[in-house]
Amino acid sequence: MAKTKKTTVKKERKPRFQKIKAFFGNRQTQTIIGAFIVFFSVFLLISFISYLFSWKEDQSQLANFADKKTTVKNLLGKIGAGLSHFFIYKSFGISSLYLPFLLFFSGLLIFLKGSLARIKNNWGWGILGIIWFSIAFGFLANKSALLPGVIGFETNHYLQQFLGKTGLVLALLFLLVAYLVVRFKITPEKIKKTTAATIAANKIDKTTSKNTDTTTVSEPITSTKTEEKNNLDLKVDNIEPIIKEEPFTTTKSETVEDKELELTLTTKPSEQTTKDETTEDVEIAIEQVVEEKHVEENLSDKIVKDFGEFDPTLELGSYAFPTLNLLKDYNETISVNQEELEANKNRIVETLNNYKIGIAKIKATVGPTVTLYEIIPDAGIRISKIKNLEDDIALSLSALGIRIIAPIPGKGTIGIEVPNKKPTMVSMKSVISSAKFQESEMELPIALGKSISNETFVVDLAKMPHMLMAGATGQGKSVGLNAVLTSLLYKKHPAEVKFVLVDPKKVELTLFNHIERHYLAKLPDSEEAIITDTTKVINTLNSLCIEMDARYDMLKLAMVRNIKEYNAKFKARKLNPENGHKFLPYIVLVIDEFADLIMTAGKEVETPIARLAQLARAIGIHLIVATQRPSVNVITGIIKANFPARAAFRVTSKIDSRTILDAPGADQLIGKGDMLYSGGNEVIRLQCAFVDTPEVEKITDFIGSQRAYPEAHLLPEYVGEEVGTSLDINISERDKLFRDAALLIVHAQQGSASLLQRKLKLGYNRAGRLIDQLEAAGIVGPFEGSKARQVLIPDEMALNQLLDNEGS
Ligand SMILES: Nc1ncnc2c1ncn2[C@@H]1O[C@H](COP(=O)(O)OP(=O)(O)OP(=O)(O)O)[C@@H](O)[C@H]1O
Repeated sequence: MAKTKKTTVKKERKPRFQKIKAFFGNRQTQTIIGAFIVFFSVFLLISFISYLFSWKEDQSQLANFADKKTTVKNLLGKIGAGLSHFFIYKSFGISSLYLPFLLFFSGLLIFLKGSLARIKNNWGWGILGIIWFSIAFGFLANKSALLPGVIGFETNHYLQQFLGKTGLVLALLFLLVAYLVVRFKITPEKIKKTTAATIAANKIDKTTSKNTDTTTVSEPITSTKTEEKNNLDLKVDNIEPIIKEEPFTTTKSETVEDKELELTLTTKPSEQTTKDETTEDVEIAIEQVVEEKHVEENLSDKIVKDFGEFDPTLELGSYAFPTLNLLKDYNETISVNQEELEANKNRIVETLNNYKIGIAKIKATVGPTVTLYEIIPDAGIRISKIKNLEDDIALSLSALGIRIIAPIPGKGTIGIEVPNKKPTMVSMKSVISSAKFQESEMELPIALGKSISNETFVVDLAKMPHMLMAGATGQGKSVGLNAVLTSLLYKKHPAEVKFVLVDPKKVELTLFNHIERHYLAKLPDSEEAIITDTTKVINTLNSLCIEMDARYDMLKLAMVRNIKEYNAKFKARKLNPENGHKFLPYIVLVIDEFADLIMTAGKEVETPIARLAQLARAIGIHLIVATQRPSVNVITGIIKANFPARAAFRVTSKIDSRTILDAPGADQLIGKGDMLYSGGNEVIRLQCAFVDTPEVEKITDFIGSQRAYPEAHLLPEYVGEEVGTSLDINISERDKLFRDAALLIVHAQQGSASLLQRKLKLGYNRAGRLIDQLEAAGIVGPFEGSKARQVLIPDEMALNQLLDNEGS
């Protein structure tokens, strides 16, 4: 109903031009015109052919065209003879024979609702071809009247006057070559391929050696089963021009589409036409509506069709990923030492038997550093009993690093991990080259190492979404961080990921300076991209918070929920860069020695890190925080809660292990990259991949030597407090009780918040703020974990002096 209303309104207002447009846009009109052209082309072809045989006789009759008495020999009568005479004799000669073909295919395309562009294209090229042949015949057969036609003959004559015979031949040949190159995209390489393919095809099928080009090409395609792929590819390339030349193949596919379209369109209009003869226009209007909708829906698709999807890597299009040979081979093949296995098994069985624990079955899996013995105890044995025997088993095996997993989740067995006497190193090369890593479809794949069953362990940092790494000094943390960064370098283009590196030790991550302009992000005003200074860390973290907020705004504007959807939409050109949209690279923030940072900057780093950890997952900022000391004042509850992925290298105490993993075990590792990884619930033992400093250097040199962006990726500017006063809280903003608190602290010579809480009867937060202000004023020293802060002012007099100086 609504539709008919709409159409009547349209009908009244339709101007003349629109009426004409609507008339030709009508499918019925188009079908009739198409059919007419097809039949007319056949008419023309027959008359042309007939004219070739009867032109001499008919020519004289044409002078008396209107005379009833005159007859012509042309099969299609006077009109046939007249048209043929006009096109063949007076115009382009025998080349005009191509005209009926052009008409036929155009008519067919209109009939089947093919694309207008194709028709235009065919005519453009067709007419050029006709003119060329007509001139060429004028040159080669200028004695014949029929071959070149008047236009060919005259043009040839005219051109010869200017270019001479040789010049004309050269010009014609040049035009021929240009035509072939532009129309059929024929290049010397293609010709080479074609000849190579033909030779290959001839070899394959000796019996059809005398066939035409097309058959030699099509035959081998059917016999693909036995032949090499390479040859085939060549052949497919090879027939490309042939396909283009014959519109049959293309029109076929279009007819299928058109038929589908027609089905949806014709159902309603056809009903209407039978009901009411005057509803022809309604039919037109409906078709217009459909067409408009079609255009609207596919606007971005159209841009994608014209320009392709947005490719963020295009700016560094020539960038080459690091090659595998930059990594070192450590010849790591796990050798199963049968004797060792047997001995360990016997000892386990013996020890358990001593405690009256019978074993039904035992199975060993040899990993790179440890062997897992899986035990199925006799029925009725309590698991806790075996777990309690951990130390006894360790003693009987006289080995460090025994870990008992009772039961192994999802297996119903009890696992005893026993270190191998000769551990095998897991090289970075072996994990990077593994199919699991290479073929992974993850957003930010990280090959951490190998599991106990010697499988490469690959995790997605984007899914983690943040990782906490802990381990005592010298246990493999820095190597672990390098393994993480190396994995990303091998998988991600510089346009897709950026690193923000914080290295208070100043030496661990220096090598990554080489790839500053490829992969690193930094603050606009900083010289070095790798951050070693506490104040800069604070500014960078706050800047990342600004970036996070800005990205959330962009996501909101784009009406998507996360960076993956956002980038997909941007690539599909559905987001306009003029509205501030841009491709968003992932940002990976790596902080080494987090404890050191917390010690020196306290809350100032904790707050932005907690914010980032809580919110940044959806917008592609991921944190990797490494620390030597996983104590509770470093890894606070809020940080821990937002870092579900934890990697623990060997730590010194059970408490540390609990802090990092919420489970014991990390204290029993054997070091050198032996680690436990917890992705949320299950704890997995891994051997971290080893990547040495020279290897990292080679990789960063390889990347660094390539063309780079003009500068490192710039983070938004953050105007923080200046160096030295970063902790400074404005004097005017100080608490009213600041002076009292300062006096109290100086008298007691003990910088603790709880003292202030007790003596001044304050809440925890206010006392904490006061301590921060006292620290900023230089009255107490920095936070020192569980110890009270050092008081830097010896007595009241010195305090008064300090505060008076401050005031002036
Ligand atoms: N995955 C590994 N495989 C084999 N050996 C390793 C592995 N990881 C570390 N090692 C060995 O341990 C040494 C110390 O490693 P690394 O420098 O990573 O320790 P760290 O925990 O970072 O120490 P620190 O905290 O003092 O920097 C390395 O030089 C190497 O010999």
